[in-house]
Amino acid sequence: MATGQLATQYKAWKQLEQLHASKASKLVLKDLFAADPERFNKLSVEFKTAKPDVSILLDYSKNLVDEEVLSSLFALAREAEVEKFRDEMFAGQHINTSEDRSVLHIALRNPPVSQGGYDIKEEGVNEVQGVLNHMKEFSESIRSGAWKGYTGKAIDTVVNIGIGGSDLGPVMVTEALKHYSDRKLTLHFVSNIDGTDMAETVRVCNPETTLFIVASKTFTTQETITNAESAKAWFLETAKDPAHVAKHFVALSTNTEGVTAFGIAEANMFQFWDWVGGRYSLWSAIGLSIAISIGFDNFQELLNGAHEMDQHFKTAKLEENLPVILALVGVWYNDFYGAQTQALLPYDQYLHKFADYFQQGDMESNGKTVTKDGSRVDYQTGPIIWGQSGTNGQHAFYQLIHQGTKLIPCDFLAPVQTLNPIANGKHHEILLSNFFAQPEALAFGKTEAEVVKELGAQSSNAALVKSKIFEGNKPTNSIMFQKLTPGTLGALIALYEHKIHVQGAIWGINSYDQMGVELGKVLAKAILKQLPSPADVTGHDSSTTGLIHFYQKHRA
Ligand SMILES: O=P(O)(O)OC[C@H]1O[C@H](O)[C@@H](O)[C@@H](O)[C@@H]1O
Repeated sequence: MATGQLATQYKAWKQLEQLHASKASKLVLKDLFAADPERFNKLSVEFKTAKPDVSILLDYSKNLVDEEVLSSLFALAREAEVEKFRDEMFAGQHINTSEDRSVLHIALRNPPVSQGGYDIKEEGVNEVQGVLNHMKEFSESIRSGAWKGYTGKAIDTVVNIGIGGSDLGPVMVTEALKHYSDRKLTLHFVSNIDGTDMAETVRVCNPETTLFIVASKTFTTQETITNAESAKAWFLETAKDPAHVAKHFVALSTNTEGVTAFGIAEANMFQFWDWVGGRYSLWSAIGLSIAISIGFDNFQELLNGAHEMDQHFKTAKLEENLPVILALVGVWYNDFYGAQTQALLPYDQYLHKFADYFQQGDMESNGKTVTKDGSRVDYQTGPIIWGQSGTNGQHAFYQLIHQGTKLIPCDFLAPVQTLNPIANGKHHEILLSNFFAQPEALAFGKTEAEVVKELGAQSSNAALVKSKIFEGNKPTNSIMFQKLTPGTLGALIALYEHKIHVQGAIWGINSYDQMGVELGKVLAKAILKQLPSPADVTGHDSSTTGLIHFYQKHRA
């Protein structure tokens, strides 16, 4: 089992430090491309499946790397035993050491050996297909209108109540695959404890035709349970009889007791298991709202696409392995160039929640300061993930990427084919011309001489000339996929999941726990009890006490 060694101890890490010191200033994209006309061919790799629609090209040639840097990065992956650690995950070993759990979201996309998939001995793995069958049957009955509400009407509105991993995946995927929904059902997602979220949602719902999906792995999350209770109260205001709850509330959880205590019958519960991490759970029962939205066959395609990427990750050699390549170039900037962030920029409106989703996926996984054996790291771990869909981002924050003082590695993603070729494909060609132009501009910039030439007579204004120079040499990955199908999306998500896994392995951290979300929760619970009276407010610093007292004084 990977022990959690400090990454700085690796020979290859030291080599990379030296390489950065000796040649970072010489890694100039303009020169690297001029010196090697084959650079694109050498530094791009295609992921293909039997389905022509499900294929991904990764062009990583516009990175500040040469052969020497790349071979040291791959040496680092080998020294950190990335392959061994990957195989341990696929074998069901307890790589989530702090919680002593296996990490088996990969088994959800290829159910275990008794059902034709992986040979993993872990409680629950033999039930994966059974839950999928339940999801199929249930989602079909909602979609067909066979499932009736308490007054005999079909369901036309679905409200998923969940937060974090029990919200972000379903939100991102239902948005991304909206094209595949028949749009007969309206979907809402309530996550925030702020009563506004629930109030504004139920305002447009009819209790007779609304289904609430209570999604919570633990079924103890304060926000979700409170929201679910409020939804139930709202429902019962009209429905009156608690027996009607069974037709309007289902639960997705690992906690049968919690679900039944809430008043949802076990028959209306969709099970998953503690070896599915919250932020890796959209493939499990947590994906029920996705199956309802796009139909079970499309949900299955999503799983299949992810499985194809799992197979690629498992079998492709490191030098051709997309998740490994993305991870290694990310480590190069994060740990040797001091880059703090990583932008995800999909040129596909359907992917407008992709960066939000991987904010949790990446930052909750790799936002750690101690290695698996408890040593404090002496290097940077997970990057800040951010971004939004192109071209909107161009008109918002790209200025800073192009001409600001920070180094921001960017992943650009785009489909070859659009799902909406309106105006004879004109929109898509404009979109893609931007997708091609931005990485080019970031890489090659604009020199002073070019600006002077362009400005003509005005070039005597030196300050104006300086303001129009683009230094360039900003690194990017370009990812082109054939078309945003369910399978492609599954593969793309799995690509980034495995990237996170590889980086976590190199940094020696546990990517699969999330202790950092606990402290705030505990403090909030203690403060909640003190809110009724100023006399109860004890044990805080003057700022926190002052703020609570201010609230108590001014509340109505
Ligand atoms: O599904 P649950 O149990 O309600 O947890 C919701 C979220 O809670 C916390 O923020 C973390 O543990 C997340 O990883 C999790 O996704």
